[in-house]
This record gives sequence, structure tokens and C-alpha cells, in this order.
Amino acid sequence: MAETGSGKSTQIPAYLEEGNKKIRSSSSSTINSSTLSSYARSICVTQPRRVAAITVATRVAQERGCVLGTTVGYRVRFDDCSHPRKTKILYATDGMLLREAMGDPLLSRYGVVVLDESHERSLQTDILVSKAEEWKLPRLKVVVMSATLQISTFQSFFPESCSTIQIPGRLFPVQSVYTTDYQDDYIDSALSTALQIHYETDIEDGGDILVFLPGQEEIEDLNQLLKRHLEEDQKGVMICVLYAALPPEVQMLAFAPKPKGCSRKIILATNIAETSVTLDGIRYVVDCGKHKIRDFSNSTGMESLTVQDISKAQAAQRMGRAGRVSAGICFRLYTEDAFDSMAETAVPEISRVNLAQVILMLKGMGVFDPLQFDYLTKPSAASIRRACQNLFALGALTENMELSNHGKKMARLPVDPIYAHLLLHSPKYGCTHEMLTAVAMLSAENVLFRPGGGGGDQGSGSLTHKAAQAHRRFASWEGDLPTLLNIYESWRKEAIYAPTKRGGSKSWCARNFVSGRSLARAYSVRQQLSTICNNSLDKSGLGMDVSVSCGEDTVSFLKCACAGLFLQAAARMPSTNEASDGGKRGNSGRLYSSRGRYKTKVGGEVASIHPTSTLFGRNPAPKTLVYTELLVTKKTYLRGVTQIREEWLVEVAPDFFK
Ligand SMILES: Nc1ncnc2c1ncn2[C@@H]1O[C@H](COP(=O)(O)OP(=O)(O)OP(=O)(O)O)[C@@H](O)[C@H]1O
Repeated sequence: MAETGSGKSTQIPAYLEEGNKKIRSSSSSTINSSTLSSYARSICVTQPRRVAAITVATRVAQERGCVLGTTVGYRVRFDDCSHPRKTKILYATDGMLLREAMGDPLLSRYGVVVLDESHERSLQTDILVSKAEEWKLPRLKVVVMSATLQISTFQSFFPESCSTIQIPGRLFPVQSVYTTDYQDDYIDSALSTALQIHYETDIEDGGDILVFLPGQEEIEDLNQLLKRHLEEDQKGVMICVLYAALPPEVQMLAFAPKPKGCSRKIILATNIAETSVTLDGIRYVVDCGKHKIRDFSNSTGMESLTVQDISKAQAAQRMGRAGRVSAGICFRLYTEDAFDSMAETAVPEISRVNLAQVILMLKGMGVFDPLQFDYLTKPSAASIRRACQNLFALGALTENMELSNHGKKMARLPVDPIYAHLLLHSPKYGCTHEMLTAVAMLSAENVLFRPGGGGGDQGSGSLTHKAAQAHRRFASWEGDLPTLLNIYESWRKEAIYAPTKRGGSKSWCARNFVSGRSLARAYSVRQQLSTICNNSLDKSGLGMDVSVSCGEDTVSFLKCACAGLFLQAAARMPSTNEASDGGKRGNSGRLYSSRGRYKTKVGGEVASIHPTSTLFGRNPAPKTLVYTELLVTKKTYLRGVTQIREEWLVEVAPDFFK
């Protein structure tokens, strides 16, 4: 444990590698050969976020004077910049290392695994810590690092083998200031604070500003407000945005050196800039004290994103983004009392998410009973059971709770279990080509561009109105999945393969209010998923013919989507007792029939449905069943909505109606 900015992420792995090198080259007479071989293995450093893995690897490669991807590399989902033999220090997202552990449970490639930013208690880091006991210590050394760690949690988990080192001190001081009163509009407070810093400090002296906000919408709102207020004074100021849904190239703009003529950067970021990253030049941090987190409700089976107060540990991390290259100030948009009443650390992610993907991974790593697994913090038995039920419904687990062949294949696809299931089932419906596109588009996020974040002026001449009109062209009343297909196929046909006279992809995207970057990302994700599904090149794929297409026959594609989504929804239906209030549960996201109710195998009569489309608002259709994947009270983050036609149900899910 050592202060933010003291050199944990960049220096410790480098010291470890230097040490390994010395031991390798010194006389090995005192070290037996098996111990020696562990020093020849590489070092893997995990980060909870891809931005951190990429930027820290880039920095360390620079410091060591090597080309990124050689001695120092990184591996994040859908982007591998490492060399199987040459890379000695690998920065990876924790999810990537977990995936590797499925193929090689003892992680035999590594001599040291460094689990960085463990205070975040991300799902994947937690599972990795829990698995660490099996990694044949001391053959594999494990370093758990953070500036804000609850050491006692980890010490009691490794009572025998854990020693702790606490290194005090930091290079530059950071002063924190609080508001005197409660701020009920943190966007407004962030705006005035950023403007005040900008006008009252010397711009020529540099001093960039980093503002933490909960999510993309708040960031885009503040971006517009800042531009409006700065107007003429915007000369020499560059506003950058940084959130997870942005394509990596755009995220990297926040890290790039200031262009000529720019004296100050104002970076608006979510908590993806909260840990590990160094944004060169940041002197002022503005912290709104909120973040957006995933929450899972066991009773509805729904995941949601909600805005909540951050913890003290997170406040310290945010403050630590200043004071890395010079002294700094952290403006906290909350009172000192509010800070005192914050929780010490965040609730571990494992206690608040849908565990299906984790259970699939644990099973893939050979854990027989996820209920008995030794978790760092054990999730509730109910959520483990529900995740197993979900996987069982998708055919990933057998009745004996073993991973089926289908489940093994699902575990190899780096997407949500439901999407892996849809992909693997697509050959049966002859729609693999379409399903690859749909799943890739779902991974790309924010494909449709809505000027002003959907709010603001809605008049017929407004940009918002024009965007809505342009988007209507792609809309399919059958749901979001076919709509996403329409967008991708139109882009391919009209902008890529047959660019019109009015320009190529860029102008097509602008005319249609579609994000070209998201489409490019979908294209790249699609390529990578195709490679895993295919086996034509090296026989390591899943043996599917990825060119199989249903063409104009969209019904086959819809049936495939319905079959998977329906099974998943069925697994989430309440038991008889839970369902006693029938269809009166409002927008809880369960299934119901507009005609009547089905007796289900899982028991109970079910329940309510919310005919919603994420992309185009409500679209109720008579005599249809609609399944909503995710529904959040104020803001809606749905991952895929498809209408289920009643007449297909018996065909696509025959067992369900037996
Ligand atoms: N990209 C960069 N540009 C300039 N300086 C950098 C960069 N990355 C790191 N540094 C310098 O190296 C120092 C150590 O960074 P490092 O990321 O290793 O700290 P850390 O202890 O891991 O911090 P944290 O707990 O916030 O992750 C920083 O304080 C900064 O001075």
C-alpha cells in the first residue's frame, strides 16, 4: 500500500522484472531449477479498466525505451498488443487474466501476478484474489496493490502467506477544499468551479483541470455548457471527454499532449480516470462526489445503473489524479460533513451484479460448486443460485451442475452469456452472419448520435428533431436487434462498399446521426468474434460457418433471438409465491402475455412486461410478448430488446411449454 502517484503501477513491475533478470543472470547454484524457472516467467499486472492498462503500459514502455508490444505490452478485450515470448511485463485487464486462467488454471506463463487497484473490488479482481490460493504459491508470487486498500480484508483471507508493506510519502502535495453548503445541482457547481479556476489562474502557466462526473450524459451536458460559457475565451482551451462508451482512439485524446496553441485542457471524465491513470498536466481536480454503478435486483432479475455517492477511498483516488507532476488542488463539490459520512470503501461489485458470467468462468476454471467457492467476499446464496438457474436455462449447465459442451463453448466467447448463447445457436436458425453483427453492435454501444443528449429543443427544425427523423429510417418495430442490423447493413452498403457521391463513411454517418466510431468498433469486434467462432484458419475456433446468412428472411433471425431471450427471461420468472401479485408489478421487466397467462415450468403465473424499445421509445404491439433486458427508472440502458411473437413460442422453446 502506497500513496497515489508514488509509482506502484509503473515502477513495482519494473523493479520486479529487474530483480528477476539479476537472479536469472547470477549464479544459480543456490537456487534450484524449478524456482529459477519462475524468474524466467513474465509478470502480469492487472488493471480493472482498459484505459489504465493501455496508458500505463505505454508509459512503462516509454520509460524502458522499448516498443510497446515487445518487452512491455498490454492485453485488453478485443485488443492484444503483446508478444507471446518477448513480453516480460504484461498489463492486462483483470477480465483478460481471468479468461486466461480458464485455459491455464495455474497461470503457468507467469512468475508474478500483480493485482493493482484491488481496493476497487471489481468482480474480476475479487475472483482472481480468491483463486490466488490455488496458484501453487510460492511458484507464483502474488502482489496486491492499492493506495486505499482495506488491508485487513486481504490479510485475513491469506492468514499464512501474506506480508504487507506500507510506503508513506508522495512527490507533490495536494490540497483539498470542500464546499460550505450542500450542492443540489452538481453539474452547475462543476461548471462554475471549472470556470472560476479557468479565469482566476494563469492559463499560460498551464494547469489542466480534471472534472469527475457520474456518466456520459452529465459529461456531454457540461461539455455543452462549458463551450457556451467560454465562447470567445475558448481560444487556447481544449475540452476533452473521457467515458467508457467512447472508442479507444477518442479516449486517448485526453492523454495526448496539448496541440500547438492550446494552453489548457479541461477533461471531463467518469470514474474510468479515477485510478491508475496519469493525465499529464492535471493540477486541478473537481470531484462531484457521485458515480454511476451497476446494481442487480435478485427479485426482478434486472441490472441497472444508478447514481450514488462515492466512498472515501474513491475520493482519495480522485484527489490523487492531481499532484503527480506538480502540486495540486482538489475541489470537492460536497461539504466536509458529507465527506465524513461517506463509506470507507465501495461495496464489492460481486455483491451487486448478475453473476452469470462469473459463474460461467468459475465453472470453466474447474470450480465444481460455486456455492462452496472461497470468495474474498461471498455473494448471497440467492444470487449464486439465480445465476446458475440462468445458465441452466441457457443450456450452459447440466442438471448435475456441470458445464455442458455448450457451456464450454459459451465460456470461450468474451461476451455476456446470453449473447454467447445466441451466437452459438445461430447455425440452427441459419443466421450466424446476422447474429455476429447484432452482438458486435450491442458491444459497440451508443451507435445512434442524439445531439444534446436527447433533451433540449425538440422543435421541428432542431437538430434533435432532424436526428430523430434520420434514425426513424432504420427503425424496426420488431425491436432493437433488427434495428441495429439495419444500421450496420445500411452503413456497409451505402457508405463502405458503395460510397455515394456525397462522401464516404464520415459524411454518411453525419447525415444519418450515427457514430462512425461506434460502427468501426462494431466492425472490429465482429471480426474478432468471427475468428473465435470460425475454425478455418488454425482449427482453434468453435467450428462454425460464419458466412451462413438468413438474408431477407428476418423471421429466422428474430426466432433465434427470441429463443435465447425467452429462455433467459423464463429463468428469471418468480416462483409461485413471488408471482402471487400476477401482472401488477409495473415495469419490473418480467414477461406477460397480452392475451392471457402461461403456466410455466418454473412455477407461477407470470407477471408484468414493459413494452419498451431503447432506441425508439415505447412501441407496444398488440398480441406480442416483449422482453426487456434492462430497465432503469430514470435513465434507460437496455442491452437488447426483441419482441417475441406468441405463435413462435412453442416452436422456439418447446420444453418450456411441456
Ligand atoms: N504518462 C505519464 N506522464 C507523466 N508522468 C507519469 C506518467 N505516468 C506516470 N507518471 C509519473 O510516475 C508517477 C507514478 O505513477 P504510477 O502510475 O506508477 O503511480 P501509482 O502509485 O500507481 O498511482 P495510483 O495509485 O494513482 O495508481 C506519477 O506520479 C507521475 O509522476
